[in-house]
Amino acid sequence: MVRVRVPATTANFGPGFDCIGAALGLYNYIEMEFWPRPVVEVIGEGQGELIRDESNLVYRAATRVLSEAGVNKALRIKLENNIPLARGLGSSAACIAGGMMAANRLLGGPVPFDRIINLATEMEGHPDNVVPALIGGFSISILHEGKVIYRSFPMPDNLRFVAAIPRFHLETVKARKVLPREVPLSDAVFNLSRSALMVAAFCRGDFTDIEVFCQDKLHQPYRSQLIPGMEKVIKMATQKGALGCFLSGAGPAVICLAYEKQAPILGESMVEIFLDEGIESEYKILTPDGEGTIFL
Ligand SMILES: Nc1ncnc2c1ncn2[C@@H]1O[C@H](COP(=O)(O)OP(=O)(O)OP(=O)(O)O)[C@@H](O)[C@H]1O
Ligand SMILES: N[C@@H](CCO)C(=O)O
Repeated sequence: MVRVRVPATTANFGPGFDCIGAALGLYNYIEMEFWPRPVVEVIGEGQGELIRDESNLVYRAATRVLSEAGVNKALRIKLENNIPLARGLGSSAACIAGGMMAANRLLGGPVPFDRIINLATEMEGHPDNVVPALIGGFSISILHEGKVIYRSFPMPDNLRFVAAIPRFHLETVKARKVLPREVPLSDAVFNLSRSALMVAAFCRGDFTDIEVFCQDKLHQPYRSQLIPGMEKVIKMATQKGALGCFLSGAGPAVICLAYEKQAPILGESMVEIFLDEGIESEYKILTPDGEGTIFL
């Protein structure tokens, strides 16, 4: 039997739409073994709600790796979920990364890691969650001529991600439908300049002006119609001393970057502002994850 731990992730990281992401210290656990018939058990997030047959996302990800290796066998999969579903914290990427890594280990590791990165990106549709879910850290990734090219580096231990997580689900598919097909050149320049400076900030560990580097014009303005309070939460967190603040992935969670001491007050304020807009939420203070998917 194989057991893996796979982290939550925050994609986009402000301006890095579909290419920047980071792994967070909030984990799902997946147990997997060959079994005479398909079995899926779920504990925690999604219990009583998630599909428990071969169409479960973890099962499908595992099957993708089995078929890559030419194996056709049934699995028993047990999921212990802590990552909330469809909130912008990479729950689907965790299923795909964890399911693929567990299946590959079960087979004795025939599929090379870079092939898994490609298969996972294909299944998720973009690399910005699956890459940090697999390798940890702060990562930049692109799909170039069918191959994922990525770089990842560690984040400072004292950095905290304060995530205000609304109670409602927002499926990524729905949150992508509101995005325009084309954007003004000035908005593209706005984002690419900030993305470049964001990467420089993490490379050098120098967060001066990072509040500015967290800004975005490619997805947040369009998605705000789906997330009441999002813009106010982002504005307030920045005014209250967060290092920077952005929509996490496709939302609805909003994340601010902070140091440990400020984190609880920022979390409480974010929850209050969401509530003023009629949105119930909870906050979690998350550490950076530097390991990605690991075997236990
Ligand atoms: N543990 C799980 N087991 C099976 N399926 C899951 C699990 N977690 C998430 N999913 C599937 O993934 C869907 C959520 O994926 P979606 O991409 O919409 O959001 P997300 O990954 O949580 O957020 P984001 O991509 O914005 O970070 C769920 O509706 C469910 O179908
Ligand atoms: N880059 C993706 C992340 C969510 O899966 C998006 O914003 O749609």
